[in-house]
Amino acid sequence: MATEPLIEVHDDAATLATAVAGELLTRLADAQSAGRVPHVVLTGGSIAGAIHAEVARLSSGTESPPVDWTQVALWWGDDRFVPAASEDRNALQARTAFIEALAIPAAHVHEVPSTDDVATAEEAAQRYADALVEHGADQFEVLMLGVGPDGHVASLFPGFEQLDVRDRDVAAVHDSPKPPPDRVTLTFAALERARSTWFLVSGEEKAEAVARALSPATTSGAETPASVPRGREETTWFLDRAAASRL
Ligand SMILES: O=C(O)[C@H](O)[C@@H](O)[C@H](O)[C@H](O)COP(=O)(O)O
Repeated sequence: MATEPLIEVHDDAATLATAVAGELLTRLADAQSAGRVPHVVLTGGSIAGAIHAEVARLSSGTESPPVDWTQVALWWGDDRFVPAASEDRNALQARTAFIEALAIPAAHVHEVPSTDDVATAEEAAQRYADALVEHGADQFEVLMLGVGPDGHVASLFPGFEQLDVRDRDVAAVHDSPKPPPDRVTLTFAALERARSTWFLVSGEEKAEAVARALSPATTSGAETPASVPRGREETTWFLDRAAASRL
């Protein structure tokens, strides 16, 4: 059952990042207590970077619930189809920010194939779709999504053909309006398989997209892709004051 969005507003990007990181640790610990190996979908972008740094910081302290990082599987909602060592890679950003520090086993870190692995974004998409099946990622514990000023999530951009893909979990993207141009993204078919879907948004330049995505009058996912994904048990928009300023 798709859930109605909840909205949580924090003072600024820093307090937002701390709150989301803390909530993530709680969810992972809870899932593990319930006997699940949580599959988490990470996102790229600036607020994601701040959250990842907070995950590393809070995990090294004693106040957060203990998470067994050998029993967490990581995925990405999208990545850029560039060399694995490129600073444009969302996976590299997360690896440097927390994955290496927490020694998460490589076998549980499911990066989107890069140009080092395959020749085309289409092949990367196919391989990523196969990996989802192979590793039993039929339900995500937490799906995190950044939102662009145009209302995109993952690499699902307004008006792009990938928005209509329903028969595949992963799609290649070319000519992305946000550089770099070649990308690989989960489709709405995969993004609807999360228990908890979290939108992570900071900054005034996102305020209009946030308002559009949350407006009951918005019926077109083609114009505002962020209006579409809903968690099965929970959908939460984590905003800072600036991003919430048009609500
Ligand atoms: O790879 C990407 O570019 C992202 O996954 C993308 O969907 C991002 O999350 C938003 O564009 C928000 O990014 P910012 O937080 O940097 O604005």
